[in-house]
Amino acid sequence: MITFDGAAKRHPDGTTAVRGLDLDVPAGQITVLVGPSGCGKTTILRMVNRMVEPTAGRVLLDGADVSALPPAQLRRGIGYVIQQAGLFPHRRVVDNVATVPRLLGWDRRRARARAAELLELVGLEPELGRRYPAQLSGGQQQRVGVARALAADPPVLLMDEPFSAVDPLVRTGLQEELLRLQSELHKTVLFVTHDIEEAVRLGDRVVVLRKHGEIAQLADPHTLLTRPADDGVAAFLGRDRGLRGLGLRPADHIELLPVGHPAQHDWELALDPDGRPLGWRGPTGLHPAPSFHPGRDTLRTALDAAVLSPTGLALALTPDHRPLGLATRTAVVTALDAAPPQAAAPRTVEARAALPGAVAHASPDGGPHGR
Ligand SMILES: Nc1ncnc2c1ncn2[C@@H]1O[C@H](COP(=O)(O)OP(=O)(O)OP(=O)(O)O)[C@@H](O)[C@H]1O
Repeated sequence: MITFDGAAKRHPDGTTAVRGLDLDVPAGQITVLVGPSGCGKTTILRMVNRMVEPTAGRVLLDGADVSALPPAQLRRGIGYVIQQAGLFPHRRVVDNVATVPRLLGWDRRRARARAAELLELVGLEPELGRRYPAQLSGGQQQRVGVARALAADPPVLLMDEPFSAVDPLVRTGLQEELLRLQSELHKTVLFVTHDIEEAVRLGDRVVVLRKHGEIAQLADPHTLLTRPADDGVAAFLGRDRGLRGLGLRPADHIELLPVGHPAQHDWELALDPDGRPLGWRGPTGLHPAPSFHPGRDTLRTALDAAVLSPTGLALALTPDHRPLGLATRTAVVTALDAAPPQAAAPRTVEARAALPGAVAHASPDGGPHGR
């Protein structure tokens, strides 16, 4: 656990970067610091590895004051990932990743073997290890940055806007990858971003900061989106936070209508010989049937499917892509109240896979609902 105990930073020119932060960062979780530019996020992060020394208060790592540890020793237990990866341009990728193991005195062979293992862990082809950083895409470079930070298997990972220099699609992929890694590695992660979308996606807990590193709210993503502490936090979260909240809840507990229900009106669900949907057949021909997987997708995906469907009905599918039932838009939104608060959306690939496939809510009266 990382503890900020009244940690403050005042620069010699009189600028107060952080006024006095009290915060516990629990072990094994992702804690995200989010807030406007200049609110002190990077300063807070760097107080942990002593790249910034507090001018008042303390930072403790598992109860030990970091100021008592020699920086080099401290940093061996702390991975650090920054924007644009910060790789050494003249070293091959594999040697970039092997940097810390080499510093720890490992021989070249063992360090390279470890580097190869890590490149695989972050989803990079082994051949890329022979290239130089400039020969990789931005997203690949970020993966190398993560691999390098993980090389010595540090319990703590500091990540400072690590994905902000890549395009949105690559960024989503990297976020997924981080969640997958975290589900295996359970590091204590302190992650800085100015992007609230990224914060609610990645954080087990999100710390919304305002000027001088003051905490405006500390909450899990769902609570943050549904119950912002004040108007300032609500404004920072943006206008469509309700919709984004749908994106944090699993698409289960939706009351489904059976296929063939009168709500389909003149539309018929066309199936292939294997019983998999081909689309909605209506007066104007065959149209796509937007669908969702109850155990895998979020309520936002289900609502999107219902909005885009020519019938206004989202098609719920079993894990093997067979029709399970139909969800009206109202049923999707109603499920937001039905979903228990602890049933956060599946946040990792593994968690998704582990969830039962067809878990739509069955009504107690055995009515026309999915099973
Ligand atoms: N060396 C310095 N001397 C004076 N002021 C500084 C110094 N370094 C940072 N600051 C100020 O401290 C405040 C916090 O900076 P910090 O980099 O922690 O903010 P941030 O939230 O990470 O910002 P951003 O999102 O823009 O990266 C800012 O007002 C900044 O101008």
